[in-house]
Amino acid sequence: MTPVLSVRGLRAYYQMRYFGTLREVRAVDDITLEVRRDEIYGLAGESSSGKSTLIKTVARAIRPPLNVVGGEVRFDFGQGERNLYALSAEDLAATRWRNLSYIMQGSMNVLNPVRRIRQSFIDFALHHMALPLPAFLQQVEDHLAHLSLRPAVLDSFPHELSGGMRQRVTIALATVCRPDFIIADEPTTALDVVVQKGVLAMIRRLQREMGSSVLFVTHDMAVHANLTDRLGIMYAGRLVEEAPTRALFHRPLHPYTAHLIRSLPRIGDDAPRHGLEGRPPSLASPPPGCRFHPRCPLAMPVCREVVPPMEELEAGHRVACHAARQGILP
Ligand SMILES: Nc1ncnc2c1ncn2[C@@H]1O[C@H](COP(=O)(O)OP(=O)(O)OP(=O)(O)O)[C@@H](O)[C@H]1O
Repeated sequence: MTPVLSVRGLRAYYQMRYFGTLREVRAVDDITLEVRRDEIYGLAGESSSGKSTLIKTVARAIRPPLNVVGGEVRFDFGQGERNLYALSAEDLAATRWRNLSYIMQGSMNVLNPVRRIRQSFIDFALHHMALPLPAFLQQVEDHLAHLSLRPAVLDSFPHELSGGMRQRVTIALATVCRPDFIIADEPTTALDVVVQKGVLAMIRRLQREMGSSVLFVTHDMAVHANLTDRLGIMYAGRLVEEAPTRALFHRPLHPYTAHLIRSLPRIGDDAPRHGLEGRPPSLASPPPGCRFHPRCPLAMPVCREVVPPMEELEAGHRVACHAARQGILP
């Protein structure tokens, strides 16, 4: 079955000119991945690893100084694969919300603070539904009720709702057109754990019911363990490992993934947790070879010189690591 999203060799750099000299931040550097129909694909990695830049690029929601300098983003919503960056402005606008929808980090970015919630639904979704206004509003109310939200929220202003409620409303807004593909950028990071659990359950239920695909970004590995079907790990602008989530937690092949998993708290385990030495590299001048080598406990001379290729070492399990290629596990 063809994937819904195919990202091939994607490079997206922040390009800034100072007095005629180009400074580039290589935030997304040669990433290849696919997201299938009816799956939740998670993207993990510490702060500044390029997760947000990747999904902005995948959604074609970029503006200078961020530019795509190589590779492709292709979507197949059932009518054949199309290069997202080759779409006309009209085709892109028609695709948004209906086929491709985006749940952002802060719900206030999408809900207009000075208008009632109803107006945000009308502004964003009405013209994609090809319905007269009363039928559209009925459909919105049905969708809210299905998500256990009272229709009265439509009369509220965003500031009158709690953070968790606002995020639920944002998710309702992003899914009212039943999109094929949903991009979610840290949608629950600002919420407390109990509210977070409810919102995650809501995303999971919607995804299952609609059979859509979700690209879900968070640095929180515990969320990935509970929500995602497959997981990609980013480090310093590159994808370093990808596998079904269960396999990845059970047997990580990359030392950076092993570190992320080991740093998760476990009930009854009082052993002290050790952080990694050093910091992630500057993406304006990343180290040669494997970008993780300055912090890697398994680093070998080859790691300092040669970029490890992303290879499928086990069925459905890809990793970019010289040690893993030699059978050395973290
Ligand atoms: N507007 C910008 N101009 C220049 N560099 C930027 C800009 N936005 C982000 N960057 C840089 O791009 C790199 C990747 O950032 P990005 O926000 O994609 O990472 P992230 O993994 O999503 O981090 P976080 O979890 O903190 O959001 C970082 O080095 C960051 O400093």
